[in-house]
Amino acid sequence: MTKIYLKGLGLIGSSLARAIKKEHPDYVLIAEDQDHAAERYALEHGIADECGTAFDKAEDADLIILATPVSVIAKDLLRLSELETKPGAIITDVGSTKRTVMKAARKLIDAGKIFIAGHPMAGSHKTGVWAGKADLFENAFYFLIPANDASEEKLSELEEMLKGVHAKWLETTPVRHDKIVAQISHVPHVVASALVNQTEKTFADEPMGMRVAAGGFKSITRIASADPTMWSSILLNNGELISEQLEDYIDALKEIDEKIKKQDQKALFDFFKAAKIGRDSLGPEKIGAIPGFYDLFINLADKVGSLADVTQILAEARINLVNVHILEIREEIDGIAQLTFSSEKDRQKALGLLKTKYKIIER
Ligand SMILES: NC(=O)C1=CN([C@@H]2O[C@H](COP(=O)(O)OP(=O)(O)OC[C@H]3O[C@@H](n4cnc5c(N)ncnc54)[C@H](O)[C@@H]3O)[C@@H](O)[C@H]2O)C=CC1
Ligand SMILES: O=C(O)C(=O)Cc1ccc(O)cc1
Repeated sequence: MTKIYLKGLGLIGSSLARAIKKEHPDYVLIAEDQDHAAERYALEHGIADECGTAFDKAEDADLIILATPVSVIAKDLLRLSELETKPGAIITDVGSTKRTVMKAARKLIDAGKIFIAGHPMAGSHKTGVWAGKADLFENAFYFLIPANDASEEKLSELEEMLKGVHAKWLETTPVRHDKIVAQISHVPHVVASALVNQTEKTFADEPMGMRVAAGGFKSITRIASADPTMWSSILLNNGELISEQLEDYIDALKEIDEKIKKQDQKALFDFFKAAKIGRDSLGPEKIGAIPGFYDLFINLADKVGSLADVTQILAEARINLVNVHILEIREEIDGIAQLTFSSEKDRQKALGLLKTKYKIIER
């Protein structure tokens, strides 16, 4: 019988627990959280089988998962180095930074325990057991970093236990991980939060300001709604790399500010064009990471006429199109239309209707 001890029943911990139980209903999952309402919810909804306190039921667990804020994970890794655990048991975490986590695991690794650091690259600005879902990590990248050769040998065992998350495993080093996430996750978080704070300040005497915030402001600042405890912990644990990349970002802002002041039309155009090409190349949001949208990409030779034709075909079939986005990958190359539907059923229906007339692009 496989036994899992999970500490932290928040968005990430409870989503992992849901995914694990879905794939392996026979596993026994023991969960611990300082919030007893979260523990009760997990028991009532079959997310956990039992609850524990201070790793009291972890000594015979095959897998111990730490899913609390990074600073708590670091303390618990030290604690676990002194506790009795099952020989060969795997210890993993989900923290958003990896160098300080790996450092905190040193004692435990030296004591011969198995540690594989982890970080799923999906989540949301929501928190708590109530927000978790079994498919949160579906198709998302999930970093796994074995601490040493002995841990590397247990990697496939961990992947099997976590199979239900349906993520794409990525192996790397703590430094490489922290550099990447500083740029694509931590700096954007600081930027979004700073933008909200600066906007509130600007609108201190203008009550209408925030109320009229348009879609663009809302999408660029969505992540500012995330949990302040979690994010202050991330900034404390990856501060040096975040500061370095934030300085580069500040330079980039100053550079564009100069161009605005100089009324340099070409430079402004090039700035937005480069950003558009970069952003468009990212591809669609993956289901699970952010609310489920369902995209279809088609080739449009004559953009204006064909787009009208496409929307007419869909309207006649009463298929609800949530959004259309024209992606111009490069000049002189056909346009690509990103058609977004609100359900897989609609996407499939549209695919059936459009594939005879338009080239469908697999992404
Ligand atoms: N939210 C996200 O999108 C992502 C978060 N992460 C990482 O996952 C970890 C958990 O984040 P979330 O689940 O989003 O946060 P959350 O706030 O939803 O959950 C954290 C849980 O840990 C519990 N907790 C905190 N301190 C505790 C302590 N000392 N003892 C017992 N329980 C304690 C809280 O009560 C809460 O239930 C963090 O390390 C975060 O950096 C990783 C990927 C994505
Ligand atoms: O809400 C979003 O879009 C996120 O990007 C969530 C997220 C937050 C922290 C992480 O370490 C990884 C993913």
